[in-house]
Amino acid sequence: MTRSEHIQVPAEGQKITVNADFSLNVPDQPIIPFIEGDGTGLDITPVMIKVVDAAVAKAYGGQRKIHWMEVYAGEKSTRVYGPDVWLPEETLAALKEYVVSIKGPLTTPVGGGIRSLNVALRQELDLYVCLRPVQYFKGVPSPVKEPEKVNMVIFRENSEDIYAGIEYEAKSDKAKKLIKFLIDEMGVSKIRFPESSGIGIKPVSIEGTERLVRKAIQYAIDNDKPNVTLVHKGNIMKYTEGGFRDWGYALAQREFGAEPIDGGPWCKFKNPKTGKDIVVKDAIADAFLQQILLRPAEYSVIATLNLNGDYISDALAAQVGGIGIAPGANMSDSVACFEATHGTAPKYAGKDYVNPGSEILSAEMMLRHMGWAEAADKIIDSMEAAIQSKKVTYDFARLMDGATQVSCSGFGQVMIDHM
Ligand SMILES: NC(=O)C1=CN([C@@H]2O[C@H](COP(=O)(O)OP(=O)(O)OC[C@H]3O[C@@H](n4cnc5c(N)ncnc54)[C@H](OP(=O)(O)O)[C@@H]3O)[C@@H](O)[C@H]2O)C=CC1
Ligand SMILES: O=C(O)CCC(=O)C(=O)O
Ligand SMILES: [Mg+2]
Repeated sequence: MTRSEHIQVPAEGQKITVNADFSLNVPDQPIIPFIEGDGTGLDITPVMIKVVDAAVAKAYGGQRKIHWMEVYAGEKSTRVYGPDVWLPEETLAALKEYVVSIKGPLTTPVGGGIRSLNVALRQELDLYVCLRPVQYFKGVPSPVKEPEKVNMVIFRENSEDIYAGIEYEAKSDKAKKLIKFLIDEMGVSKIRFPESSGIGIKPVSIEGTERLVRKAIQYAIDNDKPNVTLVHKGNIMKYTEGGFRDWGYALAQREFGAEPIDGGPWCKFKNPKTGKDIVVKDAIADAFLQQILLRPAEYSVIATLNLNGDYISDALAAQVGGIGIAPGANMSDSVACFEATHGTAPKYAGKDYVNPGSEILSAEMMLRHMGWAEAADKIIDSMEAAIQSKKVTYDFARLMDGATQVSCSGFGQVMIDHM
Protein backbone atom coordinates (compact mmCIF):
# COMPACT_ATOMS: atom_id res chain seq x y z
CA MET A 1 0.00 0.00 0.00
CA THR A 2 1.35 3.39 -0.90
CA ARG A 3 0.24 5.33 2.16
CA SER A 4 -1.80 4.48 5.17
CA GLU A 5 -3.03 6.51 8.09
CA HIS A 6 -3.64 3.76 10.64
CA ILE A 7 -3.14 0.47 8.85
CA GLN A 8 0.13 -1.22 9.80
CA VAL A 9 1.30 -3.13 6.76
CA PRO A 10 3.14 -6.29 7.92
CA ALA A 11 6.90 -6.13 7.38
CA GLU A 12 6.83 -9.52 5.68
CA GLY A 13 4.47 -11.10 3.17
CA GLN A 14 3.21 -10.19 -0.31
CA LYS A 15 -0.03 -9.23 -1.96
CA ILE A 16 -2.30 -11.70 -3.69
CA THR A 17 -2.82 -10.51 -7.27
CA VAL A 18 -5.42 -11.23 -9.95
CA ASN A 19 -4.77 -12.28 -13.57
CA ALA A 20 -6.76 -11.06 -16.55
CA ASP A 21 -8.86 -14.25 -16.45
CA PHE A 22 -9.60 -13.56 -12.74
CA SER A 23 -7.45 -16.44 -11.50
CA LEU A 24 -5.34 -15.62 -8.44
CA ASN A 25 -1.58 -15.52 -7.88
CA VAL A 26 -1.24 -16.52 -4.25
CA PRO A 27 2.25 -16.19 -2.76
CA ASP A 28 3.32 -18.62 -0.03
CA GLN A 29 3.23 -15.76 2.49
CA PRO A 30 0.21 -13.64 1.55
CA ILE A 31 -0.90 -10.55 3.45
CA ILE A 32 -4.59 -10.92 4.33
CA PRO A 33 -6.55 -7.93 5.67
CA PHE A 34 -9.10 -8.62 8.39
CA ILE A 35 -11.78 -6.55 10.12
CA GLU A 36 -12.25 -7.66 13.73
CA GLY A 37 -15.96 -6.73 13.80
CA ASP A 38 -18.27 -5.32 16.46
CA GLY A 39 -19.92 -7.18 19.35
CA THR A 40 -18.90 -10.83 19.31
CA GLY A 41 -16.47 -10.06 16.46
CA LEU A 42 -14.11 -9.31 19.32
CA ASP A 43 -14.46 -12.90 20.53
CA ILE A 44 -14.57 -14.89 17.30
CA THR A 45 -12.01 -13.13 15.10
CA PRO A 46 -8.91 -13.89 17.23
CA VAL A 47 -10.08 -17.52 17.51
CA MET A 48 -10.54 -17.73 13.74
CA ILE A 49 -6.99 -16.42 13.21
CA LYS A 50 -5.52 -18.90 15.69
CA VAL A 51 -7.32 -21.86 14.12
CA VAL A 52 -6.39 -20.81 10.57
CA ASP A 53 -2.73 -20.31 11.52
CA ALA A 54 -2.68 -23.76 13.10
CA ALA A 55 -4.30 -25.37 10.05
CA VAL A 56 -1.86 -23.68 7.66
CA ALA A 57 1.13 -24.64 9.82
CA LYS A 58 -0.06 -28.27 10.03
CA ALA A 59 -0.78 -28.47 6.32
CA TYR A 60 2.41 -26.83 5.00
CA GLY A 61 4.93 -27.20 7.83
CA GLY A 62 6.06 -23.57 7.80
CA GLN A 63 6.40 -23.26 4.01
CA ARG A 64 3.20 -21.22 3.88
CA LYS A 65 2.04 -18.60 6.36
CA ILE A 66 -0.57 -15.84 6.41
CA HIS A 67 0.53 -12.37 7.47
CA TRP A 68 -2.61 -10.80 8.94
CA MET A 69 -3.16 -7.07 8.49
CA GLU A 70 -5.82 -5.42 10.63
CA VAL A 71 -8.02 -2.88 8.83
CA TYR A 72 -10.81 -1.02 10.54
CA ALA A 73 -14.58 -0.63 10.21
CA GLY A 74 -17.46 -0.11 12.62
CA GLU A 75 -17.05 0.86 16.25
CA LYS A 76 -13.32 0.14 16.34
CA SER A 77 -12.83 2.45 13.35
CA THR A 78 -14.51 5.29 15.24
CA ARG A 79 -12.02 4.76 18.06
CA VAL A 80 -9.02 4.64 15.73
CA TYR A 81 -9.98 7.31 13.14
CA GLY A 82 -12.43 9.56 14.98
CA PRO A 83 -16.06 9.58 16.07
CA ASP A 84 -17.75 9.71 12.65
CA VAL A 85 -15.45 7.50 10.62
CA TRP A 86 -17.20 4.14 10.34
CA LEU A 87 -15.77 2.83 7.09
CA PRO A 88 -12.50 4.57 6.21
CA GLU A 89 -11.44 5.00 2.60
CA GLU A 90 -8.16 3.22 3.30
CA THR A 91 -10.05 0.16 4.55
CA LEU A 92 -11.95 -0.06 1.26
CA ALA A 93 -8.71 0.56 -0.66
CA ALA A 94 -6.91 -2.20 1.26
CA LEU A 95 -9.69 -4.76 0.77
CA LYS A 96 -9.53 -4.06 -2.96
CA GLU A 97 -5.75 -3.94 -3.24
CA TYR A 98 -5.10 -7.12 -1.26
CA VAL A 99 -7.88 -8.98 -3.14
CA VAL A 100 -8.79 -11.56 -0.45
CA SER A 101 -9.94 -10.57 3.05
CA ILE A 102 -12.14 -11.63 5.95
CA LYS A 103 -14.36 -9.66 8.30
CA GLY A 104 -16.24 -10.07 11.55
CA PRO A 105 -19.84 -8.85 11.86
CA LEU A 106 -20.66 -5.14 12.05
CA THR A 107 -23.58 -3.61 13.95
CA THR A 108 -26.38 -1.75 12.16
CA PRO A 109 -28.86 0.13 14.35
CA VAL A 110 -32.58 -0.45 13.69
CA GLY A 111 -34.61 2.56 12.53
CA GLY A 112 -32.36 5.63 12.58
CA GLY A 113 -28.59 5.91 12.82
CA ILE A 114 -25.98 4.83 10.31
CA ARG A 115 -26.86 2.67 7.34
CA SER A 116 -25.38 -0.80 7.19
CA LEU A 117 -21.59 -0.84 6.87
CA ASN A 118 -21.81 -4.42 5.66
CA VAL A 119 -24.05 -3.38 2.81
CA ALA A 120 -21.89 -0.29 2.11
CA LEU A 121 -18.78 -2.42 1.87
CA ARG A 122 -20.46 -4.85 -0.55
CA GLN A 123 -21.75 -1.99 -2.69
CA GLU A 124 -18.53 0.06 -2.66
CA LEU A 125 -16.47 -2.94 -3.79
CA ASP A 126 -19.30 -4.24 -6.02
CA LEU A 127 -19.14 -7.64 -4.29
CA TYR A 128 -22.27 -8.69 -6.11
CA VAL A 129 -22.41 -12.34 -5.07
CA CYS A 130 -23.17 -13.28 -1.49
CA LEU A 131 -22.28 -16.97 -1.46
CA ARG A 132 -23.57 -18.97 1.49
CA PRO A 133 -23.20 -22.76 1.46
CA VAL A 134 -25.42 -24.64 3.90
CA GLN A 135 -24.47 -28.19 4.75
CA TYR A 136 -24.87 -30.51 7.67
CA PHE A 137 -22.05 -31.60 9.97
CA LYS A 138 -22.62 -35.02 11.51
CA GLY A 139 -23.52 -34.80 15.18
CA VAL A 140 -24.78 -31.20 15.15
CA PRO A 141 -28.13 -30.93 16.94
CA SER A 142 -30.85 -29.86 14.51
CA PRO A 143 -34.57 -29.08 14.89
CA VAL A 144 -35.42 -31.19 11.82
CA LYS A 145 -35.56 -34.97 11.43
CA GLU A 146 -33.22 -35.33 8.48
CA PRO A 147 -30.82 -32.40 8.47
CA GLU A 148 -28.38 -34.36 6.30
CA LYS A 149 -30.78 -33.80 3.38
CA VAL A 150 -29.95 -30.09 3.44
CA ASN A 151 -27.08 -29.43 1.05
CA MET A 152 -27.68 -26.09 -0.62
CA VAL A 153 -25.61 -23.19 -1.82
CA ILE A 154 -27.23 -19.77 -1.77
CA PHE A 155 -26.29 -17.18 -4.38
CA ARG A 156 -27.79 -14.01 -2.96
CA GLU A 157 -27.69 -10.89 -5.14
CA ASN A 158 -25.67 -8.46 -3.05
CA SER A 159 -25.74 -5.08 -4.79
CA GLU A 160 -29.33 -3.99 -5.37
CA ASP A 161 -32.96 -4.59 -4.26
CA ILE A 162 -34.19 -2.60 -1.25
CA TYR A 163 -30.63 -2.74 0.13
CA ALA A 164 -29.83 0.15 -2.23
CA GLY A 165 -31.05 2.23 0.72
CA ILE A 166 -33.32 4.52 -1.30
CA GLU A 167 -35.94 5.22 1.32
CA TYR A 168 -37.42 8.27 2.95
CA GLU A 169 -38.73 8.79 6.44
CA ALA A 170 -42.48 9.28 6.94
CA LYS A 171 -43.48 12.97 6.84
CA SER A 172 -40.02 14.12 5.65
CA ASP A 173 -39.88 16.62 2.79
CA LYS A 174 -38.42 14.00 0.49
CA ALA A 175 -41.10 11.42 1.29
CA LYS A 176 -43.79 14.04 0.72
CA LYS A 177 -42.20 15.10 -2.58
CA LEU A 178 -41.89 11.53 -3.85
CA ILE A 179 -45.42 10.57 -2.81
CA LYS A 180 -46.78 13.72 -4.47
CA PHE A 181 -44.86 12.84 -7.65
CA LEU A 182 -46.22 9.29 -7.61
CA ILE A 183 -49.80 10.51 -7.15
CA ASP A 184 -49.72 13.54 -9.45
CA GLU A 185 -47.39 12.37 -12.21
CA MET A 186 -47.64 8.59 -12.14
CA GLY A 187 -51.34 8.13 -11.41
CA VAL A 188 -50.69 6.13 -8.23
CA SER A 189 -53.85 5.80 -6.16
CA LYS A 190 -53.04 2.90 -3.85
CA ILE A 191 -50.87 4.43 -1.16
CA ARG A 192 -53.22 3.77 1.72
CA PHE A 193 -52.00 6.53 4.06
CA PRO A 194 -50.05 9.01 1.90
CA GLU A 195 -49.64 11.59 4.68
CA SER A 196 -47.84 9.21 7.01
CA SER A 197 -46.03 6.70 4.79
CA GLY A 198 -42.32 6.13 4.84
CA ILE A 199 -41.37 5.12 1.33
CA GLY A 200 -38.69 2.87 -0.19
CA ILE A 201 -37.59 2.02 -3.72
CA LYS A 202 -36.52 -1.42 -4.92
CA PRO A 203 -34.24 -1.36 -7.95
CA VAL A 204 -33.66 -4.74 -9.64
CA SER A 205 -31.84 -4.71 -12.97
CA ILE A 206 -31.29 -7.04 -15.90
CA GLU A 207 -27.49 -6.70 -15.55
CA GLY A 208 -27.57 -7.31 -11.79
CA THR A 209 -29.77 -10.36 -12.19
CA GLU A 210 -27.82 -11.82 -15.09
CA ARG A 211 -24.40 -11.59 -13.48
CA LEU A 212 -25.71 -13.29 -10.32
CA VAL A 213 -27.65 -16.04 -12.10
CA ARG A 214 -24.69 -16.66 -14.44
CA LYS A 215 -22.45 -17.30 -11.40
CA ALA A 216 -25.03 -19.62 -9.84
CA ILE A 217 -25.41 -21.70 -13.01
CA GLN A 218 -21.65 -21.83 -13.54
CA TYR A 219 -21.28 -23.03 -9.94
CA ALA A 220 -23.79 -25.83 -10.63
CA ILE A 221 -21.74 -26.85 -13.68
CA ASP A 222 -18.38 -26.75 -11.88
CA ASN A 223 -19.65 -28.58 -8.80
CA ASP A 224 -21.87 -31.19 -10.49
CA LYS A 225 -25.13 -29.91 -8.97
CA PRO A 226 -28.49 -31.16 -10.32
CA ASN A 227 -30.52 -27.96 -10.20
CA VAL A 228 -30.61 -24.18 -9.83
CA THR A 229 -33.74 -22.60 -8.31
CA LEU A 230 -34.60 -18.94 -8.90
CA VAL A 231 -36.38 -17.81 -5.73
CA HIS A 232 -38.54 -14.70 -6.06
CA LYS A 233 -41.84 -13.08 -5.15
CA GLY A 234 -42.65 -12.29 -8.76
CA ASN A 235 -46.38 -12.87 -8.43
CA ILE A 236 -46.61 -9.71 -6.32
CA MET A 237 -43.57 -7.67 -7.44
CA LYS A 238 -43.88 -8.33 -11.12
CA TYR A 239 -41.26 -6.03 -12.57
CA THR A 240 -38.56 -6.53 -9.94
CA GLU A 241 -38.83 -10.06 -8.54
CA GLY A 242 -40.79 -11.26 -11.57
CA GLY A 243 -38.15 -9.66 -13.78
CA PHE A 244 -35.47 -11.56 -11.85
CA ARG A 245 -37.20 -14.84 -12.66
CA ASP A 246 -37.78 -14.06 -16.35
CA TRP A 247 -34.27 -12.69 -16.93
CA GLY A 248 -32.81 -15.68 -15.10
CA TYR A 249 -34.64 -18.18 -17.31
CA ALA A 250 -33.77 -16.20 -20.44
CA LEU A 251 -30.09 -16.24 -19.49
CA ALA A 252 -30.16 -20.00 -18.84
CA GLN A 253 -31.57 -20.54 -22.34
CA ARG A 254 -29.42 -17.98 -24.16
CA GLU A 255 -26.03 -18.61 -22.53
CA PHE A 256 -26.25 -22.22 -21.35
CA GLY A 257 -28.51 -23.68 -24.05
CA ALA A 258 -31.28 -24.69 -21.62
CA GLU A 259 -34.46 -26.02 -23.30
CA PRO A 260 -37.95 -25.61 -21.80
CA ILE A 261 -39.36 -28.71 -20.03
CA ASP A 262 -43.01 -29.43 -21.03
CA GLY A 263 -43.42 -25.97 -22.50
CA GLY A 264 -41.60 -24.20 -19.63
CA PRO A 265 -40.90 -22.15 -17.66
CA TRP A 266 -38.65 -24.81 -16.06
CA CYS A 267 -35.82 -25.69 -18.39
CA LYS A 268 -32.78 -27.94 -18.49
CA PHE A 269 -29.44 -28.40 -20.18
CA LYS A 270 -26.62 -30.94 -20.11
CA ASN A 271 -23.72 -30.14 -17.84
CA PRO A 272 -20.85 -29.82 -20.36
CA LYS A 273 -18.44 -31.32 -17.81
CA THR A 274 -20.45 -34.39 -16.75
CA GLY A 275 -23.19 -34.87 -19.37
CA LYS A 276 -25.80 -34.88 -16.58
CA ASP A 277 -28.96 -32.75 -16.68
CA ILE A 278 -29.05 -29.47 -14.80
CA VAL A 279 -32.63 -28.27 -14.24
CA VAL A 280 -33.26 -24.55 -13.89
CA LYS A 281 -36.51 -24.01 -12.00
CA ASP A 282 -38.15 -21.32 -9.89
CA ALA A 283 -40.09 -21.05 -6.66
CA ILE A 284 -42.12 -18.28 -5.09
CA ALA A 285 -40.37 -17.29 -1.88
CA ASP A 286 -43.12 -18.10 0.64
CA ALA A 287 -43.72 -21.56 -0.81
CA PHE A 288 -39.96 -22.08 -1.02
CA LEU A 289 -39.56 -21.52 2.72
CA GLN A 290 -41.89 -24.42 3.48
CA GLN A 291 -40.43 -26.61 0.73
CA ILE A 292 -36.92 -26.38 2.16
CA LEU A 293 -38.26 -27.74 5.42
CA LEU A 294 -40.38 -30.48 3.87
CA ARG A 295 -38.40 -31.45 0.75
CA PRO A 296 -34.86 -30.07 1.14
CA ALA A 297 -33.26 -32.75 -1.02
CA GLU A 298 -34.96 -31.27 -4.11
CA TYR A 299 -32.94 -28.05 -3.95
CA SER A 300 -29.22 -27.60 -4.48
CA VAL A 301 -28.18 -24.19 -5.89
CA ILE A 302 -30.39 -21.22 -5.01
CA ALA A 303 -30.21 -17.91 -6.91
CA THR A 304 -32.21 -15.14 -5.31
CA LEU A 305 -32.58 -11.44 -4.63
CA ASN A 306 -30.94 -9.60 -1.78
CA LEU A 307 -33.74 -9.57 0.83
CA ASN A 308 -34.97 -13.09 0.10
CA GLY A 309 -31.37 -14.30 0.34
CA ASP A 310 -30.98 -12.68 3.73
CA TYR A 311 -34.06 -14.47 5.13
CA ILE A 312 -33.29 -17.79 3.44
CA SER A 313 -29.69 -17.79 4.77
CA ASP A 314 -30.73 -17.71 8.43
CA ALA A 315 -33.68 -20.08 7.92
CA LEU A 316 -31.55 -22.71 6.19
CA ALA A 317 -28.74 -22.27 8.70
CA ALA A 318 -31.23 -23.12 11.46
CA GLN A 319 -32.09 -26.40 9.74
CA VAL A 320 -28.50 -27.60 10.05
CA GLY A 321 -27.99 -26.42 13.62
CA GLY A 322 -28.06 -22.63 13.64
CA ILE A 323 -26.05 -19.63 12.58
CA GLY A 324 -23.13 -20.67 14.77
CA ILE A 325 -21.76 -22.62 11.79
CA ALA A 326 -23.05 -20.65 8.80
CA PRO A 327 -20.21 -19.30 6.65
CA GLY A 328 -20.23 -16.97 3.67
CA ALA A 329 -18.38 -14.88 1.13
CA ASN A 330 -19.01 -11.60 -0.66
CA MET A 331 -17.45 -11.71 -4.10
CA SER A 332 -16.92 -9.74 -7.27
CA ASP A 333 -15.10 -11.26 -10.23
CA SER A 334 -11.77 -10.36 -8.63
CA VAL A 335 -12.19 -9.31 -4.97
CA ALA A 336 -13.54 -11.52 -2.17
CA CYS A 337 -14.35 -10.66 1.44
CA PHE A 338 -15.38 -13.61 3.59
CA GLU A 339 -17.77 -13.27 6.54
CA ALA A 340 -20.16 -15.26 8.71
CA THR A 341 -23.92 -15.20 8.07
CA HIS A 342 -24.70 -14.12 11.63
CA GLY A 343 -24.43 -10.67 13.17
CA THR A 344 -22.80 -9.20 16.26
CA ALA A 345 -25.04 -10.95 18.85
CA PRO A 346 -24.49 -8.01 21.24
CA LYS A 347 -25.79 -9.73 24.38
CA TYR A 348 -22.84 -12.14 24.21
CA ALA A 349 -20.16 -9.61 23.23
CA GLY A 350 -16.84 -9.90 25.06
CA LYS A 351 -17.92 -12.99 27.03
CA ASP A 352 -15.81 -15.56 25.13
CA TYR A 353 -19.05 -17.47 24.75
CA VAL A 354 -20.40 -17.76 21.20
CA ASN A 355 -19.61 -20.31 18.53
CA PRO A 356 -16.66 -19.18 16.39
CA GLY A 357 -17.61 -21.85 13.81
CA SER A 358 -19.20 -19.54 11.22
CA GLU A 359 -16.19 -17.29 10.97
CA ILE A 360 -13.79 -20.25 11.00
CA LEU A 361 -15.77 -21.91 8.19
CA SER A 362 -15.75 -18.59 6.31
CA ALA A 363 -11.97 -18.73 6.60
CA GLU A 364 -12.11 -22.30 5.32
CA MET A 365 -13.92 -21.01 2.22
CA MET A 366 -11.22 -18.34 1.93
CA LEU A 367 -8.41 -20.91 2.05
CA ARG A 368 -10.13 -23.00 -0.63
CA HIS A 369 -10.63 -19.87 -2.76
CA MET A 370 -6.85 -19.27 -2.44
CA GLY A 371 -6.14 -22.82 -3.57
CA TRP A 372 -4.94 -23.88 -0.11
CA ALA A 373 -7.16 -26.96 -0.05
CA GLU A 374 -4.97 -28.94 2.36
CA ALA A 375 -5.36 -26.28 5.07
CA ALA A 376 -9.08 -25.97 4.31
CA ASP A 377 -9.45 -29.75 4.71
CA LYS A 378 -7.71 -29.56 8.10
CA ILE A 379 -10.36 -27.08 9.22
CA ILE A 380 -13.27 -29.23 8.05
CA ASP A 381 -11.77 -32.40 9.57
CA SER A 382 -11.02 -30.76 12.91
CA MET A 383 -14.47 -29.10 13.02
CA GLU A 384 -16.07 -32.53 12.48
CA ALA A 385 -13.84 -34.10 15.11
CA ALA A 386 -14.57 -31.33 17.63
CA ILE A 387 -18.33 -31.76 17.14
CA GLN A 388 -18.02 -35.56 17.44
CA SER A 389 -16.10 -35.10 20.71
CA LYS A 390 -19.13 -33.17 22.01
CA LYS A 391 -16.95 -30.36 23.37
CA VAL A 392 -19.01 -27.55 21.91
CA THR A 393 -20.19 -24.00 22.57
CA TYR A 394 -23.49 -23.17 24.29
CA ASP A 395 -25.60 -23.21 21.11
CA PHE A 396 -24.88 -26.87 20.43
CA ALA A 397 -24.42 -27.90 24.07
CA ARG A 398 -27.96 -26.85 24.98
CA LEU A 399 -29.39 -29.27 22.40
CA MET A 400 -26.88 -32.14 22.59
CA ASP A 401 -27.05 -35.06 25.01
CA GLY A 402 -23.86 -35.58 27.00
CA ALA A 403 -22.11 -32.47 25.72
CA THR A 404 -19.39 -30.55 27.56
CA GLN A 405 -19.88 -26.84 27.06
CA VAL A 406 -16.71 -24.97 26.15
CA SER A 407 -16.04 -21.29 25.54
CA CYS A 408 -15.52 -19.62 22.17
CA SER A 409 -11.73 -19.80 22.51
CA GLY A 410 -12.10 -23.24 24.08
CA PHE A 411 -13.82 -24.54 20.96
CA GLY A 412 -11.00 -23.14 18.82
CA GLN A 413 -8.54 -25.03 21.02
CA VAL A 414 -10.55 -28.25 20.71
CA MET A 415 -10.32 -27.88 16.93
CA ILE A 416 -6.56 -27.30 17.09
CA ASP A 417 -6.13 -30.31 19.38
CA HIS A 418 -7.82 -32.44 16.70
CA MET A 419 -5.63 -31.27 13.81
N1 LIG B 1 -22.79 -9.42 8.16
C1 LIG B 1 -22.96 -8.78 9.29
O1 LIG B 1 -22.06 -8.12 9.79
C2 LIG B 1 -24.28 -8.88 9.97
C3 LIG B 1 -24.59 -7.94 10.92
N2 LIG B 1 -25.77 -8.03 11.59
C4 LIG B 1 -26.02 -7.03 12.64
O2 LIG B 1 -25.81 -7.64 13.91
C5 LIG B 1 -26.59 -6.99 14.90
C6 LIG B 1 -27.34 -8.01 15.75
O3 LIG B 1 -28.30 -8.66 14.93
P1 LIG B 1 -29.28 -9.81 15.42
O4 LIG B 1 -30.53 -9.66 14.67
O5 LIG B 1 -29.27 -9.88 16.90
O6 LIG B 1 -28.64 -11.14 14.82
P2 LIG B 1 -27.37 -11.98 15.24
O7 LIG B 1 -27.07 -12.88 14.12
O8 LIG B 1 -26.28 -11.11 15.72
O9 LIG B 1 -27.87 -12.81 16.52
C7 LIG B 1 -29.11 -13.47 16.57
C8 LIG B 1 -29.01 -14.74 17.39
O10 LIG B 1 -28.28 -15.71 16.65
C9 LIG B 1 -27.51 -16.51 17.49
N3 LIG B 1 -26.07 -16.29 17.19
C10 LIG B 1 -25.51 -15.23 16.56
N4 LIG B 1 -24.20 -15.39 16.46
C11 LIG B 1 -23.91 -16.60 17.01
C12 LIG B 1 -22.71 -17.34 17.21
N5 LIG B 1 -21.53 -16.88 16.80
N6 LIG B 1 -22.81 -18.53 17.83
C13 LIG B 1 -23.99 -19.02 18.22
N7 LIG B 1 -25.14 -18.37 18.07
C14 LIG B 1 -25.11 -17.17 17.46
C15 LIG B 1 -27.85 -16.07 18.92
O11 LIG B 1 -28.96 -16.87 19.29
P3 LIG B 1 -29.43 -17.21 20.79
O12 LIG B 1 -30.04 -15.94 21.33
O13 LIG B 1 -30.44 -18.28 20.58
O14 LIG B 1 -28.25 -17.65 21.58
C16 LIG B 1 -28.23 -14.62 18.69
O15 LIG B 1 -29.01 -14.09 19.72
C17 LIG B 1 -27.52 -6.04 14.14
O16 LIG B 1 -26.99 -4.75 14.25
C18 LIG B 1 -27.44 -6.51 12.71
O17 LIG B 1 -27.68 -5.48 11.80
C19 LIG B 1 -26.67 -9.04 11.36
C20 LIG B 1 -26.39 -9.99 10.43
C21 LIG B 1 -25.19 -9.96 9.62
O1 LIG C 1 -25.84 -5.32 7.51
C1 LIG C 1 -26.43 -5.78 8.48
O2 LIG C 1 -26.38 -5.27 9.60
C2 LIG C 1 -27.23 -7.04 8.33
C3 LIG C 1 -26.80 -7.85 7.15
C4 LIG C 1 -27.35 -9.19 7.14
O3 LIG C 1 -28.23 -9.57 7.88
C5 LIG C 1 -26.78 -10.15 6.22
O4 LIG C 1 -26.02 -9.79 5.33
O5 LIG C 1 -27.12 -11.33 6.32
MG1 LIG D 1 -28.76 -11.62 7.57
